[in-house]
Parts: sequence; C-alpha cells; structure tokens
Amino acid sequence: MRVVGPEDKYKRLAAEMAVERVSDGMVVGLGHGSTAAYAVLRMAVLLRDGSLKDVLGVPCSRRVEEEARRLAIPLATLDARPSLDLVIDGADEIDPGLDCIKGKGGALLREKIVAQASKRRIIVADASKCSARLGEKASLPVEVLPFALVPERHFLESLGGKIKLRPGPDGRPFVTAQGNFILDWSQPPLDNPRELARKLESRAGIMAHGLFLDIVDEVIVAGPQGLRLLRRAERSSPSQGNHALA
Ligand SMILES: O=C(CO)[C@H](O)[C@H](O)COP(=O)(O)O
Repeated sequence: MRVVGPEDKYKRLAAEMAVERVSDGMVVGLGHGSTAAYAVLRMAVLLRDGSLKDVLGVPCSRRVEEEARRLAIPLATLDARPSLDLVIDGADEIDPGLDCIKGKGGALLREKIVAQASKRRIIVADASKCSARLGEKASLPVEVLPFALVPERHFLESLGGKIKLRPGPDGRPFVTAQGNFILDWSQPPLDNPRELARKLESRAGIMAHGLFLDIVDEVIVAGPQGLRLLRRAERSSPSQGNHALA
C-alpha cells in the first residue's frame, strides 16, 4: 500500500487542475506515478457523474491500465488512436524551462512515446519537484538492453557520476515493460542536458533516458504558495525552451 504524504494534497490539486483541460470526446494519455494517478481518479469521477463524455485513455504502463480498468475508464491503444489530444503525467524534477527528468516509476520509454504522440503535454507535480538545474534533485534513469548492460554501464561511468542498477521489489534487477534494465545515474547538476541527451541517444544499447527536453507544454505545480501554471510560450522553436508564467 502506498504511504500518503503531506505533499499528496498538492499532487491532487495539480492533477485536478490538469483534468479541467480534458473535454468530451478527447483521447488522453494517462501517466504513471502517484501524481498522475490523481488525474486518472478525477477523470473517472467526472466520467461516472456524466460531466465528461466519450473520453478514451491511453495508459503509459500496465499498472495505470489496471487502475483505469478498475475505475471503468474506457481505454484505447496507440495502434487504434495514434494521435492523442493531451497527456497528463508526473515528473521527478522540473527546471524553469519546463524540461524534466522522469522515470523513477520505470515507465520512461512509454511515457515519452505517449508524450510524443500527444498534441498537448501537461506535467503535474508538487512544488518539491522544481529545481534551478536538472540533476539537483533526481538521478537520471537510463533504460538499457540487458545484452548491453556492462558496456553501457562503462560508457556512463566514463562520463562521471555514480551508477546503480535499479533493483526490483524482489531484490533482482528491475525489468521494464520492454524487458530492459534501468541504470540510475546520479551526477552533479547538468550543465548541458541537450548534449548529454545526444550522447545517450547515440548509444545502441541505451533504449531510453529520463530527460524530457522541449517536450512539455504546461507544468502545473501545487505547493504551500498555491497553484502555479507554467507554460511554454513557443512550440514552433522548441530548441529555445522559452516559457512564461501564466
Ligand atoms: O516518470 C514517472 C514514472 O516513470 C513519474 O511520472 C515520476 O516518477 C513522478 O512520480 P510521482 O508522481 O509518483 O512522484
């Protein structure tokens, strides 16, 4: 059973504000994690009481799929609905340019696929996830093909930092939905996340990494200071990552 912490109130507030962006007939990506779970719960309530109609969910993980089924949210696959109206997901760390680290829950590859299939990508979080520079708070999950585990570990070690093979609940290595392992890479705050992303993406044995750069359109953060909506101003020039506080 998940322990409910003081930040859960804020997670719920942020998630519920995001669900206000869902309207009838939409196809919505359902993110993985405790914050996104509040959005799934809220959508289920609105569908049940008739405030929302004809919404389809595309889950980012088996766990979210099970939860959505339990809550009677109608589901679709990317095969059937490859273009989503929006996705609501959580994050482990968010910088002022709306770039994120994700993947603590292990669903990073599917989360990125669903985000890339979505017209609007919304991150919901409590204020503890915000930082000035990625890497200050979260380690970076790197999903690695088991065949390539040792060489990719050596590659990451050559870049510095500390690397840990993520254990699963049974103490054996955690295995992703794709059958891969995750290396959690702790390092000093990242000076150049884009260059790092390019290096990681050049490696054949690295299937995914938790850097979500120039992907997110809106971040909804809740904390003791209230709710904040951060918006990316220009989607047409993603490399600049500019944003405005609304
Ligand atoms: O990236 C994720 C899962 O792969 C989650 O969105 C991230 O870990 C945030 O989770 P939580 O809302 O439980 O803090």
